[in-house]
Amino acid sequence: MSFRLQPAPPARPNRCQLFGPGSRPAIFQKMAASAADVVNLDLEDSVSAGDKDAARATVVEAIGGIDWGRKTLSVRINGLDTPWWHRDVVDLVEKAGDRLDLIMIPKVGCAADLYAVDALVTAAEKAAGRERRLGFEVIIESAAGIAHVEEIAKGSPRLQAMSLGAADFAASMGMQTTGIGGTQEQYYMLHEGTRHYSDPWHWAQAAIVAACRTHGVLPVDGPFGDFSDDEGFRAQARRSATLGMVGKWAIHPRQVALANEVFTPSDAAVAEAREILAAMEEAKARGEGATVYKGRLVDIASIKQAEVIVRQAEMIAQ
Ligand SMILES: CC(C)(COP(=O)(O)OP(=O)(O)OC[C@H]1O[C@@H](n2cnc3c(N)ncnc32)[C@H](O)[C@@H]1OP(=O)(O)O)[C@@H](O)C(=O)NCCC(=O)NCCSC(=O)C[C@H](O)C(=O)O
Ligand SMILES: [Mg+2]
Repeated sequence: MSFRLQPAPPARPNRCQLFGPGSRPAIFQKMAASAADVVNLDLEDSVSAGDKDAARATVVEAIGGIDWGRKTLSVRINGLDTPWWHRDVVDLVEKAGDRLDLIMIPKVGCAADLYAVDALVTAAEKAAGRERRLGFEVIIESAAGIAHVEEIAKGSPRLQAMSLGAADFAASMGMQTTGIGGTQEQYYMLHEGTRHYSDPWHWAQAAIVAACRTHGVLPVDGPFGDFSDDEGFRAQARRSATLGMVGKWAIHPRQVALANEVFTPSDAAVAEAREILAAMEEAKARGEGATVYKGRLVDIASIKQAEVIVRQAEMIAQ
């Protein structure tokens, strides 16, 4: 480990973030009753320009008016290039009450974007006498966002989570696709006449995970647009989990169980992790730093790997 220790991210489950348009209050109760760890009420791209003011008022009322249980409750505000975001922030801080946990800032392109929202939130919190400090989450969904991902990850002490927004990201990067996440037909290697599909989202996800892990932020995979494709969702989510992401968005309720399934360590994985820890305890008692478990090397690094899985399982069980 470097002299500078890796900070722990917020200790809360974030396996699934269920989104719903702020202009569609008929689904709010269903979102609250879902099995998602996080609910995101959206004021941004799922709300048309003419509905922005009404949606904001609806969301403000629903935050205090609905029993959201133990969920992390987040509202996605409009982007900093719009005329709506400052009113979103001020109304949420002044009128929504203390139940709101997070503000999600979309299309963040540099650390100064976070600085600007932090300054406004801080002033509004002081003016309103709000006792609970709001947290932030951001979406990396532009060329600038991914180019500046590390400075963004350390951009505000309020920052708790960072998601990859595949749709806007693809558009900003000029990618030739209208798909939101998942396999892209044209992205393959050809070997002896056979196509081997590759993952065009991989590099951005890996950059997000590294930035987040360096600065104690939760890395999250964003939307998978084709909500009729359960296996496609699972495959995307499994890649994200393997890379170190802690959860994934659901843009339809049927994706919630899929995300929870993938981002909850299986009983077998937890049992194996505990066995590795036990094997390493025995090795330590023998004065050894490495041993053999099921025919493979385990050593002190294996303890940290196993602890990741055990910690995830314990946090989810709480
Ligand atoms: C995608 C939808 C528009 C589909 O809605 P609908 O046509 O109503 O779906 P169904 O008829 O299949 O609904 C079945 C039942 O589930 C309820 N429902 C629907 N959606 C939700 C939801 N989000 N949460 C909870 N419950 C929901 C329906 O009411 C039905 O209930 P019942 O009648 O009792 O059986 C819709 O799902 C939707 O609006 N999804 C969210 C869209 C959204 O928020 N988009 C923004 C996030 S993605 C994004 O912004 C891209 C990103 O930024 C990037 O750049 O990548
Ligand atoms: Mg987007």
